Amino acid sequence: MNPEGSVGTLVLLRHGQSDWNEKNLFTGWVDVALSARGEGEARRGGELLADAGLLPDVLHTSLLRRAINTANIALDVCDRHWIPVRRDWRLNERHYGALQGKDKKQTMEEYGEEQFQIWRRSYDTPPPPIDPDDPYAQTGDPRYADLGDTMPRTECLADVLARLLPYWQAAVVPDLRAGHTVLVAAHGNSLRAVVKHLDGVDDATIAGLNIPTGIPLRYDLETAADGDLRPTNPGGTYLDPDAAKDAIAAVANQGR
Ligand SMILES: O=C(O)[C@H](O)COP(=O)(O)O
Repeated sequence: MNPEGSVGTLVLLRHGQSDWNEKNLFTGWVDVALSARGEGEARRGGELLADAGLLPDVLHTSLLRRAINTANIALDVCDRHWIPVRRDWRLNERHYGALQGKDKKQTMEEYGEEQFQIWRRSYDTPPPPIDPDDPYAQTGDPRYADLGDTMPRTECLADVLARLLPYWQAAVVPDLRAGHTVLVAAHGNSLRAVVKHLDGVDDATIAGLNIPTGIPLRYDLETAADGDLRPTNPGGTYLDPDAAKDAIAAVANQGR
């Protein structure tokens, strides 16, 4: 526990490279595995946590195996495999709608760079919705049974923020206020939503913000005058800043 008045430390971890990141396919809610490189990135993430002495004592993940397995591997490496965990669909990747399963380069060639970037990075324009009969739709998936008709068929980043925030406030913030070191293992776009919220990034600027796979991003937090949690290190601190710089550029250039 931290001293009275201070709050815990947040560690954001995007899953390691997945099989579909490797193939350059839009993934969203499709539950693909980590690639061999992604498993290596997760191990390296665990080493970075251990080297920094940043040992999580609670874990939050999405319901997707690339985030779950990244956390398991990283926590095993830093000997924290035993900590309590909560998983929630609200931390899932952004639902990529009808783009799920499509090749990013081919999509850019077919629709042009402007439309491609609007679908990927605009704050409030979602891709076309997925057909419930599409092989990459999540129709009938038992993990989403409780959602019924409210299960997303596509999402923009604004939609992700709207569905993530209730979980954030109800589950993650109380762990931080209790002084814990909180690991959130999630996805490129769900973590962009977290960063937008924490750093107060405006709707235009968030389009240019990319999160690399497998590199822990540390946020030190305090309680602001309005009662909200606010980073004392705005933008957070990557535990391997050089690797993060290259990896961020690689994410930004996907499709080219
Ligand atoms: O869902 C996906 O395809 C990726 O995890 C994130 O992709 P993006 O960087 O193209 O949004």
